Amino acid sequence: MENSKISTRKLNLYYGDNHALKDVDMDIKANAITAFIGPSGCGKSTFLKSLNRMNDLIDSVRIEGTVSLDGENIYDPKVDTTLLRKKIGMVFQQPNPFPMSIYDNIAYGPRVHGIKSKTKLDEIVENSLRGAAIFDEVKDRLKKSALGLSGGQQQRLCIARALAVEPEVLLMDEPTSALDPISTLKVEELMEELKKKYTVVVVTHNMQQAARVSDYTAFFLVGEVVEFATTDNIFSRPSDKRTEDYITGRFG
Ligand SMILES: Nc1ncnc2c1ncn2[C@@H]1O[C@H](COP(=O)(O)OP(=O)(O)OP(=O)(O)O)[C@@H](O)[C@H]1O
Repeated sequence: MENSKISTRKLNLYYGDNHALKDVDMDIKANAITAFIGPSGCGKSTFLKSLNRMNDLIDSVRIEGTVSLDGENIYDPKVDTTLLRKKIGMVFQQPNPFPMSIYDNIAYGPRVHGIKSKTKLDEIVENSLRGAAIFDEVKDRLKKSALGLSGGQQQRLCIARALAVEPEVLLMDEPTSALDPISTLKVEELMEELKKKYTVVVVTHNMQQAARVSDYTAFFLVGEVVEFATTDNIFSRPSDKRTEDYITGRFG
């Protein structure tokens, strides 16, 4: 596909004997939101994590096939996974701020990557918090613990933390499932804003959310991608009966 940021070809992943991803071919477009939907255990999170090699951390995992970022295979043994994960950041289901100040949460990544100047760090912290639409809420308490924030604020802080290392892609694994409806709306609005600069990929159990925010949707079923198309087509004109059954609530 023209303009794809990430492409997978014949991606197969095994957890021991469990064949969790089967021949997944996908082209994920830059500056768009791509959503993964499907019933529990169908491989959405596994696929998401394979896009920045988070599965490498699990001993039983075996992977075949390719995942390329801007045409370069990320599974090439020469790839530095720390740099890869700087380019492809991740936000998890449960907000997971570090037990330190709001400022230090954001400055952590840039410091690891060698930035020491206070002026530069101040600038990164402010820009990242602004980018995650939380700066105004926290600007007077940057030195206070991040653990004192509400769940919705913590999740936006985690998004800000991911932005602080200037990623190109943001992977989000059910980023709003632990949030109330108002915080969910804020994160969804933020995603719309983020796609102007980043490529966003989101796993969601909430089909309304996929329909509301994403440009493309992939429907997964037992490790396979049954259908991948524009969100409009998936929700209005699914071409596979199984997609139609799922989005109309007949199973899953
Ligand atoms: N760390 C792991 N070790 C072994 N098997 C795993 C691991 N993580 C996932 N699996 C298995 O891989 C398959 C796909 O799981 P995965 O979490 O990717 O599905 P999912 O679609 O994201 O599910 P959910 O919607 O419930 O989060 C399941 O059979 C699951 O049991």
